[in-house]
Amino acid sequence: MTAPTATFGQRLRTAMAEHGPLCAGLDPHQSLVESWGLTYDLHGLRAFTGACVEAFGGHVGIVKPQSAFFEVFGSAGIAVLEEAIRDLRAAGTLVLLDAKRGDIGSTMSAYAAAYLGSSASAPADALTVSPYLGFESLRPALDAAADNGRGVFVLALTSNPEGPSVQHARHDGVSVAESMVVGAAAENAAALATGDLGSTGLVVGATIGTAAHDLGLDLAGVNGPLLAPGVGAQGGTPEGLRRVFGDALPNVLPASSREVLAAGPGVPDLRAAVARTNEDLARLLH
Ligand SMILES: O=C(O)c1cc(=O)[nH]c(=O)n1[C@@H]1O[C@H](COP(=O)(O)O)[C@@H](O)[C@H]1O
Repeated sequence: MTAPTATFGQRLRTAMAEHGPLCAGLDPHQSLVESWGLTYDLHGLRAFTGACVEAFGGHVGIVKPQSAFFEVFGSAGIAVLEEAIRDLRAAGTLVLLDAKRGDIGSTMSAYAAAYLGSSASAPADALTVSPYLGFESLRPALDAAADNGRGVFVLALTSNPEGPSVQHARHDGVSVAESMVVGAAAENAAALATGDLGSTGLVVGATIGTAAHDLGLDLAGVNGPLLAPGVGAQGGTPEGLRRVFGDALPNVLPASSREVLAAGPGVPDLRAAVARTNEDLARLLH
């Protein structure tokens, strides 16, 4: 498979300008699948995913399928995920696979090959990665992404209530979250020099209030995309994003899964939910 000619950061910037910043989550929760009148089995998973692909493909800048909801169904579920990744990308929509991979170097190399490598079976445009074995343990994923025009999103300040106990902890006076900010900024330095958005993003929850500010983090200085999950179902609001991100707002990808998906099963209703959210976000940004 040939690597895209533009970097992930460049392609994401273009997609955000064309469609708006919303990252639509593709999370086939049992309760959502059933609320669409589908059975929670492989047949229901296929129908749910197919409707999302039809609704979002070509209409949303970037879609984030959550791997766990497909893994639940074993290899047949993963085949549904791989088909969705291929179909969304064929429709011109970027795909951020949310699998939060993180391991020691040699194993991380295999994950990097599986999801970001030149021979990956259904490569996404970007992958969420977990840095809690140390930022540098992600090196194989960072390098594979750079070599193949793809991106990674490193967990920094997550939306769950347990996150701060690890992410706010300090070592030699530097918070764990700040070490992710510094690491990502270093990866994106070359893009900064050419005026491009970098391809190493961070995950910073829409629900964290003033934590980034309180920790003294320079999120704008990362020069990379900032995925902000938690809009909608977890209580994050477009207005609240300004408080969380300040001057880094133009690089933010607000992510919403359950709230957007609750508009289904109709494809026009899903598209309308996406358009509404993007309009709210556009008002916030201007
Ligand atoms: O990496 C993520 O996407 C993520 C990070 C985080 O800090 N919090 C978080 O909720 N997520 C993901 O965002 C999705 C939840 O979206 P909602 O249904 O909109 O709450 C799930 O796929 C989570 O795994």
